Amino acid sequence: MSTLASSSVPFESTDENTDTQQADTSKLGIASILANVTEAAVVTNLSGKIVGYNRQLNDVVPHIHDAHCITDLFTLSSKSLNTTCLTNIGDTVGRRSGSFPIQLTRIHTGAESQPSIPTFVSMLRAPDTRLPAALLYKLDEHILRFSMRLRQIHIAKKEHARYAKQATLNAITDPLTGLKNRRFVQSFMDLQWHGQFRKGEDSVLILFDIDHFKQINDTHGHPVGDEAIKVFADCLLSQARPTDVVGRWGGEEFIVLLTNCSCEQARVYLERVMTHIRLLKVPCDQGHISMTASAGYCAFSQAKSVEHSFTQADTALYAAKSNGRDRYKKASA
Ligand SMILES: Nc1nc2c(ncn2[C@@H]2O[C@H](COP(=O)(O)OP(=O)(O)OP(=O)(O)O)[C@@H](O)[C@H]2O)c(=O)[nH]1
Repeated sequence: MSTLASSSVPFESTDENTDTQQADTSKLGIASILANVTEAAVVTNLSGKIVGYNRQLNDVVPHIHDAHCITDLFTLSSKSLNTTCLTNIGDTVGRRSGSFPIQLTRIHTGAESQPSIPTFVSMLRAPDTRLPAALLYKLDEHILRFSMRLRQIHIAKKEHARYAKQATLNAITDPLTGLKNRRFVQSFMDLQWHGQFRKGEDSVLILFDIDHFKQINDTHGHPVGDEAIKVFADCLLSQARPTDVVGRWGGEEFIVLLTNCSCEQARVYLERVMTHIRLLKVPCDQGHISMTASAGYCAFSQAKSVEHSFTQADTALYAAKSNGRDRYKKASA
């Protein structure tokens, strides 16, 4: 057996658990033990905490210094590592790693005379049945590679799920404001239209349009215009209920669908939101600018279809604009 004394990683005893079995083990010199094991190996204490590993493991697992790599491999270890537990770990890890059952060997201590290091190492190769003071996991290179592969697959799957979630979110979100986009609102309104009558509910569709928005752009520039749109969007959202849908229809036009809502309740929302809009402040070079908006609304129960309710609300919005802006108007029946 080759002696690899210089290639072991120094034993670090950081565990608060100072039971005698562990002390006996450290006396044996885990670094020496590891140096005499030609396979990749890692030693844990009885709590499953890693107290040493050898350089061969380093070669097999390139990211050995990432503690998680190691601990992830042993997430199956238990705090009470008795024989049954060991067997379970071996079985489970064996199953996880396909055809390579993990070798778990218990290091003997507590005997009258401590075995010599070579004897000790040979004991590692021939599992004994005596009480463990520490555990030496001799890891087959294939197992390690497999475990690393599992880990990579796991990370890749998580990444993929994250990207998929982000892509779904992007597909329904307006990038400037973070509000729902037109596509989402359209689908939502269709669903709501078909669902609400069965439930005996009503919804109210509101169209908002920022007043004289072109002037904001022309006077203060597009970035300030963009900021005004964002501030406005936040305001609409903050005044709505979680069950309502607030979306950007395009440009400086917004749509809000108040679900399970009557026209009277919609008026309460509109009063509140219009007051908040008048108080908004958008920073610009000269200090800040204020804005107002106009709105038109229509209850689904007033309309023949989603499209019809939209046209009705749009006509009401136009009337609000024509009547002086900074106001809301209900669609005529
Ligand atoms: N900054 C900025 N401007 C936008 C955006 N989308 C549309 N606009 C601008 O919004 C302005 C809308 O102007 P108009 O449709 O004439 O309406 P208005 O000036 O708000 O006037 P009224 O609606 O009649 O009160 C146009 O100048 C568009 O270029 C955007 O994402 N950011």
